[in-house]
Amino acid sequence: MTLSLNDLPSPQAFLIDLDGTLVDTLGDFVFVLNQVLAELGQRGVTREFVERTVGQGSEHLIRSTLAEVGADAALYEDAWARYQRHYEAANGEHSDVFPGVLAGLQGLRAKGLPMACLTNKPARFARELLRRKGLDGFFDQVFGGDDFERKKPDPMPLLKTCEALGTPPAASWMIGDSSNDAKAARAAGCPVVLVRYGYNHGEPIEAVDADRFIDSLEELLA
Ligand SMILES: O=C(O)COP(=O)(O)O
Ligand SMILES: [Mg+2]
Repeated sequence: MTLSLNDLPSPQAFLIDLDGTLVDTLGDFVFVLNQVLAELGQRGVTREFVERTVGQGSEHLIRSTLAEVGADAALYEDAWARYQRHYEAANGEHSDVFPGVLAGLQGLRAKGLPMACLTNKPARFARELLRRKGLDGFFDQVFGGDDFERKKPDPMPLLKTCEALGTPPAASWMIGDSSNDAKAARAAGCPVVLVRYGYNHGEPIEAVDADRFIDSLEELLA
């Protein structure tokens, strides 16, 4: 059942996903992956491929990319090292903050509730991207895919983030763009709101079990 925002437990904290929710980072992923593939003498990947593959962390993205272009899986270590080097340099250059994000974050911050950014992206890339996009000041905590033993859709990152913020999961809202965020939130007992404009592994977002769907973070201020 889809509840209206008003039917959800009043928020005591917001846990907000990064890629596909705060920042449209597909351009960075495509640019960096294709740099790596060119160096390895492989053909490139499309934006559509990246859109349906991103969201489960960089290791998954690189393994899937090598499989997509028919490259030897043994190239993984080399590809991962190159990817990290290129991503660090390009981070944010081919990415844009989604419309409504800045005003949404400003409004949420004004409510005085703790906020965390919780992504499967490696933590150092996430922190640097937020800084480069001027979004770092909004978050009390930023956790990445390598900060905990398991990544979303496992509930662990959400539970650990709630612990760090000192808020109960049942009143800590997860805001994301994919079934990964929703599954993790359900398993952690967090309310979950999904944006319609993100990636969701190439599947229709409204088919995902979530409490609410929004077109802009500003709708959270209603
Ligand atoms: O898979 C990634 O690198 C990031 O994905 P997320 O920010 O949507 O969690
Ligand atoms: Mg996402």
